[in-house]
Amino acid sequence: MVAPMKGQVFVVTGASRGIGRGIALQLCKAGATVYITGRHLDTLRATAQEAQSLGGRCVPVVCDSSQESEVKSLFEQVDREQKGRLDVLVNNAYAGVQAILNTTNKSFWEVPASIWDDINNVGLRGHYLCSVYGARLMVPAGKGLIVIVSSPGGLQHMFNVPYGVGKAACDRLAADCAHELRRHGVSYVSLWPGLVQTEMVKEFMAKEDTPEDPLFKKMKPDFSSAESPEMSGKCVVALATDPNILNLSGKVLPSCDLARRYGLKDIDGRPVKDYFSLGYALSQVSSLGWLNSFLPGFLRVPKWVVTLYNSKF
Ligand SMILES: NC(=O)c1ccc[n+]([C@@H]2O[C@H](COP(=O)([O-])OP(=O)(O)OC[C@H]3O[C@@H](n4cnc5c(N)ncnc54)[C@H](O)[C@@H]3O)[C@@H](O)[C@H]2O)c1
Repeated sequence: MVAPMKGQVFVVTGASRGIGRGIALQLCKAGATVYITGRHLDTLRATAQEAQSLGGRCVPVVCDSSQESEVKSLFEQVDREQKGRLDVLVNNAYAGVQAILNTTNKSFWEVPASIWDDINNVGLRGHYLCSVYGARLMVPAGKGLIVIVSSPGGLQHMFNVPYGVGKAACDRLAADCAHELRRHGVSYVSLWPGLVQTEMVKEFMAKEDTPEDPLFKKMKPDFSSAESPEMSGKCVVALATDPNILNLSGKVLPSCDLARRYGLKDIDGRPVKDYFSLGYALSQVSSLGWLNSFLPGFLRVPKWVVTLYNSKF
């Protein structure tokens, strides 16, 4: 079996379930040594066991991303056990999904202000903490890659205000860290998965009282063709093995673009839904969605149009 990541050391935060778990599975399958984090050892151990059955080595580490002391101790452990080696850090931990699902269709002033911390304490501040301690291992080595798991919510309003602000900040974190890391040979990119069939999203879509929920109605047409959590893992493997990764540093990388760039398919052989296709874009912003079935898939919205559409000036 081919193991392109054998000997490489990864940290994936928040990997007991969801996208982090999918990334850990794909990395172990590619032969890597993967440190996975979360708050509960039992669920981490279950993921580690499954990941390791595919290949590589998976080390579960209890680490709450909101606690700097725990983040510091995680990277000290990697430093000690791997003799200073850290090839790739994936900033994925997220504590906000339930808060988002509980407050759909509410405006920001109608929900407790503490939702800001529910969403961004782990999902933004935690990523900054990990980036600081991760970079301290990568910079002396003169190489490395940091991937932050963000979302198209970084582009315009999605779900709620703290979500979109947090995602825009994740994208900016990648860009600004990349600026300072470039001269040290270290890359930092922002990964935008599409809608992903994680355990929590599946559970939400399967609930009996959900069909009346506006978020359910919005996600329903895309749910059956949504990405598997492992698809993000395939993207990370492709990025980690790209010899020209520094050229992409600082950029936002949608999974559908990476699928085209690296010729990736989802784990069951499905193509990755292209949410930059002209047909899909029309279906989201106007009543012209019916055109989707007539437009060829290769017609895409150019990124400069996306940039203009979201212009701040
Ligand atoms: N699910 C989607 O459709 C989707 C789409 C695009 C982007 N994303 C983004 O992907 C990221 C992961 O989302 P997900 O859907 O997999 O979420 P999830 O809730 O399914 O998984 C989050 C993971 O983070 C861990 N975690 C929670 N609090 C933690 C803490 N304090 N310290 C360490 N780990 C902690 C959880 O245990 C879990 O393993 C988020 O940034 C999300 O916005 C998700």
